[in-house]
Amino acid sequence: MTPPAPLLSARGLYKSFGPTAALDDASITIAAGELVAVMGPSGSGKSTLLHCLAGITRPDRGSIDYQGRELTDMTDGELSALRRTDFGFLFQFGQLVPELSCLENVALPLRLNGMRRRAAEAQAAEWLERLEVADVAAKRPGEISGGQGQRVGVARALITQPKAVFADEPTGALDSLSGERVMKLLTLAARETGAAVILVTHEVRVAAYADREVVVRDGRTQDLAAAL
Ligand SMILES: Nc1ncnc2c1ncn2[C@@H]1O[C@H](COP(=O)(O)OP(=O)(O)OP(=O)(O)O)[C@@H](O)[C@H]1O
Repeated sequence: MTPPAPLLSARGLYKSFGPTAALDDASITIAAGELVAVMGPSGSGKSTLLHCLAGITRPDRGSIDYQGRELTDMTDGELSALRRTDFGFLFQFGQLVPELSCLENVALPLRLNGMRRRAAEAQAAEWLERLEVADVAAKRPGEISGGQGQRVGVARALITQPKAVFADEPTGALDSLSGERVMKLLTLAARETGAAVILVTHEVRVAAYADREVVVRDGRTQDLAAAL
């Protein structure tokens, strides 16, 4: 069987913050639609790797190929356009805009891509329904629970039908039952839309939802499947 074409492929990434080498020859390849868990000790470079792959942080050295385009050669404007159209993001504390309702939060990525309010909010309502949080549509993020907030976050991350979703400890602030529910809904929705998911987590139970695990140690990656 021929392996699926890579969606995102990073080779030989180095990134230092002052004297700290956060990435020290890290490499990773993610196929379209694949769910990859990035694990490893605290401070090993997981978030830095995720941020490099997502075009948020520029590595000092190395290459990142996204569908034939070299991320490290792109301008800041090109990177931010790519993040808006092709990528979705989900973080530990949801990072919803506190002044907006949950419906407006979910509609936001479509609005930023130029869609009219009515059309964007109609889609947002469908996504809230799919993530089982239609009842919080009119509420602000401060008025809902952490688990509901993460589901709203999943809806917002997937509404643009991104090719890749970058998730950094998405269940880290939740109790295990809510975390499990969020993971189930995230994986289901990602499978339906064909999005790849790159997920940083400490939790083995969360990583169990992934197709593959990559371990980062001292800024270096070890692909468990490749090591077998
Ligand atoms: N903006 C920054 N400025 C200075 N040092 C940083 C910065 N970002 C990361 N680092 C350092 O780089 C190293 C890797 O950090 P990173 O956040 O990538 O690790 P991590 O594996 O995600 O950690 P954790 O699991 O604790 O979130 C750490 O030593 C961290 O202190």
